[in-house]
Amino acid sequence: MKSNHTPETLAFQDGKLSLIDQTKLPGELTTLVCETVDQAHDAIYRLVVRGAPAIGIAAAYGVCLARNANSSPSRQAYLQAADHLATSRPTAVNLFWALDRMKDVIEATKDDTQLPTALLNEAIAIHDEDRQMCKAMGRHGATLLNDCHAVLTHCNAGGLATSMWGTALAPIYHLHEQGHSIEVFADETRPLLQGARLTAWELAQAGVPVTVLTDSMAGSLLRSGKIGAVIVGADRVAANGDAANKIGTYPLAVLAKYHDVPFYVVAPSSTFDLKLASGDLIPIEQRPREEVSCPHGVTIVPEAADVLNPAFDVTPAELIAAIVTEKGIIENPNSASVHAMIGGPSQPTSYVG
Ligand SMILES: CSC[C@H]1O[C@H](OP(=O)(O)O)[C@H](O)[C@@H]1O
Repeated sequence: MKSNHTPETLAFQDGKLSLIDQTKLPGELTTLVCETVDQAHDAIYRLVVRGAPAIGIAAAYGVCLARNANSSPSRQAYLQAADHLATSRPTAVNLFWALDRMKDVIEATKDDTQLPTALLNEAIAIHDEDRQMCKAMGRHGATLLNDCHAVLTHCNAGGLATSMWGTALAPIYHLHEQGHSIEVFADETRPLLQGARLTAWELAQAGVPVTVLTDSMAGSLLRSGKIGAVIVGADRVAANGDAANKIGTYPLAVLAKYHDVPFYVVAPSSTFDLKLASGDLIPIEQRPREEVSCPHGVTIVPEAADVLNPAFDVTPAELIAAIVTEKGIIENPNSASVHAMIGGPSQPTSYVG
């Protein structure tokens, strides 16, 4: 895929981490620069950078920022940086997968003076591997959509959620580049509107036809017969194929099943947590009340009312037609097919936040 399909979501240069500030899109394309571990932690928590793979890459570079506090930080300082970054958000396993890799490098690097270079090289490797994984998911996912001219997606699982190109949107970019006519219907995705603000923005930038709908419209759109497939990302996939993704994904899967529309999840192997037997064990982030009750500073819920704001829900494997990974496609995901594709001793430590 052409490199200009989506902007580089993040970059690390001269000891600083630069992030597209996704809280400002679509109105402003601005960059937020992090020079400290705390600033990186805050950027992940506030969703300046978000999306499971992008969070992992940002956290890996975030560990490297410990050097700005002390030109020769001890291994303990780097380990403390990794532990602090692990508290930023609990659901996307890529965060912990990336931090585990950074901790492994600290463990393996016996000479403290080599730590800054070894850690930066690992963060760069994580970043580069993600680019390749996104491209591979684009190729594999496109084979499922060859006869499809309209898909429905939820939240943002595009270039802004990864290094570039995305997970769920990577097949769309791949097909678009091949001249295949495909349009995307994007759920706005309340409460933080990643679909309206981010998915619509990046698809429009790439010249892919996109239509935003409110989340409540998805059922009638699926009933209309216009949608050939639902395709979404994931934040953590359990060993049996259950997938955690942005809140509102599970009801979309139920609707897709009812209307006999294939429901696809696209996720790299770095998003699988084989230590969790099922999606019931995936920690679901609970976010602040204000994101629902007072969007953009406008109070829409009376103080006396309580508010629910889980950031994710879990879609059971039996509602998922296939999980597209960089290694290939897991049809009808279950414990056996997931292990066959993803299994192997070097799996991320499971984190139940
Ligand atoms: C390619 S992972 C994208 C995934 O992450 C999003 O959550 P958030 O915006 O809160 O980081 C959403 O679940 C997307 O599907």
